Amino acid sequence: NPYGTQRGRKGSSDARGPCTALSSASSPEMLRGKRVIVTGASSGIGEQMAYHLARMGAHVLVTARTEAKLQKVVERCRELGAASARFVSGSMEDTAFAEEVVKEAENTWGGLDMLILNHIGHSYFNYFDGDVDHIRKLLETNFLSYVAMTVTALPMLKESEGNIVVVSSVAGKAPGPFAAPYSATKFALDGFFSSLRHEFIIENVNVSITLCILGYIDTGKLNQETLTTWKAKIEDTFVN
Ligand SMILES: NC(=O)C1=CN([C@@H]2O[C@H](COP(=O)(O)OP(=O)(O)OC[C@H]3O[C@@H](n4cnc5c(N)ncnc54)[C@H](OP(=O)(O)O)[C@@H]3O)[C@@H](O)[C@H]2O)C=CC1
Ligand SMILES: C[C@H](CCC(=O)O)[C@H]1CC[C@H]2[C@@H]3C(=O)C[C@@H]4C[C@H](O)CC[C@]4(C)[C@H]3CC[C@]12C
Repeated sequence: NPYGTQRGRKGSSDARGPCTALSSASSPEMLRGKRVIVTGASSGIGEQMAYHLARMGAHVLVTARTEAKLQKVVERCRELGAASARFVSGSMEDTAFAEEVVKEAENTWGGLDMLILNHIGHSYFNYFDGDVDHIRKLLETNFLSYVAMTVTALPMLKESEGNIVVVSSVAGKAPGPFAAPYSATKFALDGFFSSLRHEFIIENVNVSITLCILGYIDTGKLNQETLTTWKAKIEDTFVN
């Protein structure tokens, strides 16, 4: 999994997946006591990142829509050794909620060291069906909420010389068929955050921005129907 990170000042670059990077990028001790928000943490990759952070003794604030799942994630984080663990539930379709999550971190911790943006809204993996409203809604969830959280968190991240981690996909670097809405939102992330990284370098802002480019990862929860449809489409079109 290619993984690039760069600080606002001329600094480090790296090549790893998000969980590997969290557990071995440097000493796990480096995350002890750090204050971290993880979005989309009720399942899949976000949930696992929360557990990695907990094992390393970080303070974690997890968010997603499903309160019952978040409660379990928080309990598990505490068992694994998190310095503290809490959740805020709500939908990232609404940028006001995105800002609320960051404010919760500010009110609780008085600062923030790492913002991990990972959530995605539901999409389909098939021929583009012409539904413009779906794209608008998906951009709100997968892109605009990431921007809103970054804007709200930036004063705290500048203060702590912290980190922004943006979870993206191969679909956000190399477009393929049957993923037009999803792919568009992931390309938007690259355009925005890679441009912002340049600005941080110019202005000596010491906040790193890491874009994680992931290939397919079976998280167990995967929407099999979605993946089966996508694979069948690829085979029908390019193999048969
Ligand atoms: N798994 C894979 O193969 C790959 C994943 N990725 C990327 O990794 C990241 C995580 O993916 P993965 O773990 O597979 O996905 P999951 O579907 O397992 O997790 C998505 C998370 O987002 C939350 N979520 C969904 N809709 C909303 C919403 N409207 N508002 C707030 N939260 C929401 C879900 O919780 P809830 O439903 O409770 O809200 C869940 O916690 C994504 O950015 C994805 O693009 C990239 C490439 C490959
Ligand atoms: C189906 C998953 C989202 C859950 C949902 O309910 O919508 C997708 C999340 C990540 C996707 C994969 C990905 O990002 C990498 C590939 C990109 C290609 O363009 C399409 C195939 C992918 C394996 C893609 C498949 C769907 C997801 C797993």
